[in-house]
Amino acid sequence: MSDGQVPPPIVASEAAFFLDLDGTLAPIVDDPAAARLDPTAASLLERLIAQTSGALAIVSGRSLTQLDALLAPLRLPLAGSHGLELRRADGGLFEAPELDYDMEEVFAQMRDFAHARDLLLERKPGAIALHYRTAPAAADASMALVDEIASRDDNLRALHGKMVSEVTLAGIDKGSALRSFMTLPAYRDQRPVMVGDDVTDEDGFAAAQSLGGFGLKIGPGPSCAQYRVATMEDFLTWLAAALDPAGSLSEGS
Ligand SMILES: O=P(O)(O)OC[C@H]1O[C@H](O[C@H]2O[C@H](CO)[C@@H](O)[C@H](O)[C@H]2O)[C@H](O)[C@@H](O)[C@@H]1O
Repeated sequence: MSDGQVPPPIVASEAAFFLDLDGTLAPIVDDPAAARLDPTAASLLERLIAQTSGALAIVSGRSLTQLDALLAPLRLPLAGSHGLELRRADGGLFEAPELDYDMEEVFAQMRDFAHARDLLLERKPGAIALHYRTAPAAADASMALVDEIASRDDNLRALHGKMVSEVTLAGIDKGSALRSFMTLPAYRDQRPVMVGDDVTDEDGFAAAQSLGGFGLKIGPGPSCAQYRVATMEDFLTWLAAALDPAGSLSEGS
């Protein structure tokens, strides 16, 4: 469990960074379509690509299409849809695992539920997300529905994030995504650092730590991450220091 310690200073060029998006690089907002990359995060990402020689990836519950739109004009290595869609720096896709499950019936049931309660339903590759940020009274029923659907079949998994509950395909997660990237030459000799703010990042924290790196949790809540900071801004400040270990930029030179 995380003991709340702030991570020690590190040198960015020695790490491979795996960064969650919502709540880590983009502030949380009511409408998922209105989320925008934090401007400081955007400029730090550009420096991170250069200093790590490309050893980074955005690891998100969002689809690749959504991630590209949010990160434009940057085109980064991505793990989208909670690890189902993996794209390398050269634009090539990792071979997707054999996870055959027809989500149509699940979608129809969740659509009817969402419609009756005026909830936002988001369909992504291998996942269907029910959002209740603007209707918190529907949280318990939404979680119960997703748990019930996922319990019907071993191919399905329930994932409860920040005011969102998702039915996803079982067998893939942010941890498996991180492990796949760490087999690539650009990442292999680097120390993996996974940063995220949500329950859905826990598999990534565990994978980074089992490979000799660490997890960094943003905000409160139980976590297996070794380190923690209170806010996204605290994380960005720490990241800026890792990108400038000599402190030359902050001295105004
Ligand atoms: O893994 P992440 O990059 O953190 O993606 C997790 C989910 O993010 C989005 O939902 C979350 O952010 C929204 C915008 O701030 C917010 O309205 C919502 O309540 C959050 O749960 C995205 O819409 C989901 O598809 C992702 O799974």
